[in-house]
Order: sequence, then C-alpha cells, then structure tokens
Amino acid sequence: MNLIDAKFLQSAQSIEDSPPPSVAEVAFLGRSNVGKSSILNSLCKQKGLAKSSSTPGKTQLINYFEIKFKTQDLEAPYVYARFVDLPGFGYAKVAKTLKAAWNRNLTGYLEQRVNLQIFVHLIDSRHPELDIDKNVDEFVNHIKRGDQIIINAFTKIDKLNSSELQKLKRDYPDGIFVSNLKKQGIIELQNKITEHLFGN
Ligand SMILES: Nc1nc2c(ncn2[C@@H]2O[C@H](COP(=O)(O)OP(=O)(O)OP(=O)(O)O)[C@@H](O)[C@H]2O)c(=O)[nH]1
Ligand SMILES: [Mg+2]
Repeated sequence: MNLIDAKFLQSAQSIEDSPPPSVAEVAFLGRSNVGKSSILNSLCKQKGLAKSSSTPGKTQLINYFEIKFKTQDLEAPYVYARFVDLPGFGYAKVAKTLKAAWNRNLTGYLEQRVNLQIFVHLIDSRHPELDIDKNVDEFVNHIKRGDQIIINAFTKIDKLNSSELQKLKRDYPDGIFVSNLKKQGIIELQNKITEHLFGN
C-alpha cells in the first residue's frame, strides 16, 4: 500500500473543536523535540507539512492531516486515514497554567477519541529509559482499548553507532527504528500502521 497524498485538515485545542470522528486516526506522541512532526513529514514525503523545529515546544495544538493510500484492490483503489501531530509531553518552558491545560487537552484526546486506532510513541533512541517515556508508556497501556495498538518508534538512530543500535534492537525487539535524517525505518513504520488499519 502506498501513501499517495497528505494534506493539512485543521488544528484543534481539544477534542471539542476537533473534526468529526469519521476516519481512523493515528496519533504521534512523545516528548517535546523527539521528532513527532518530522516523522509525520517523512511518512508523507513532504518536508514542511507538519511544522518542525529545533526549539522544543513547536507544536502547540492538535493538528489533523488527511492521508490517502492507494491499495492493490481495483474495486476499492483508495483508503483514507488521519495522522495527528500532537504537542510534546513535558515541555518545561511554558507557564504552569498553560502546561496544565495542554496536558488536560492532550490526555482528553488520547483517552476519549473513539476513532483513534494507533498510538505511535516516539522515543529518542539515545535515551530510551527516561522516566517521562515510562510514564507515557504506562498511561497509554492503561487507557488502550482492545481495538487500539501502540507502536514504539525509536527516533534519531543516525546519532547511534552500530553497536549501540544493535543493543537497542535487542532490548526492544518489537520496536521500529527510525531516522528522519537518513529516511530509515519509514516504510516499516508505514507498513505497521496500514497493517493495523487496513490489514494491508
Ligand atoms: N538527527 C536527527 N534529527 C532529527 C530527527 N528527527 C527530528 N530531528 C530534529 O529534531 C528536532 C525536533 O524535531 P520535531 O519534529 O520538531 O520534534 P517534535 O517532537 O515535533 O517537537 P515538538 O513539536 O516541540 O513537541 C528538529 O531539529 C529536527 O530536525 C532524526 O531522525 N535525526
Ligand atoms: Mg512537533
């Protein structure tokens, strides 16, 4: 299955001002600056689709993107999904009240969105054992419904040497290992996503 088109749909502050839950959604979540917006751009093969930045805290709203896939099935040649770019967890440099509101809106989305099918938890491959990621993992496992899956995607693997990468793969045999810089692991991630959504 090929991803053939992606476009920005809308931004929302919370689930209340989000688009109708009519299409399956894939949420990209994780620490601020881990590469959520970048991975969405890599999957969609469009550099500036989701705004990425070296300054943490770039993404401040729930951003919805409409994704079109081409299937092998002549009867149903196209299928659709939404990718959802989320603000990072644990971004320290915003005011406490704003941070609390963000977290409320974020967790509200993750907990209550009926059409959310996949949590893609992005983890910096150089720091796979951070408390914040353990908390995210625990939280998502706790709220996850039977129709949902979690994909652990380790980002920035271009920053590891080959023995570090081998060790990481041994430690996390179910992980996906990605570099947005070198475009590694992107097809594997896409396949894992479409397999759950459409059975490939
Ligand atoms: N070396 C390397 N840098 C990356 C990779 N992916 C993202 N980056 C860089 O990491 C920084 C943050 O990327 P973003 O995609 O904006 O991260 P984010 O998780 O969306 O951040 P917030 O929106 O602030 O939560 C940018 O400077 C990217 O260029 C990667 O695979 N390798
Ligand atoms: Mg972002």
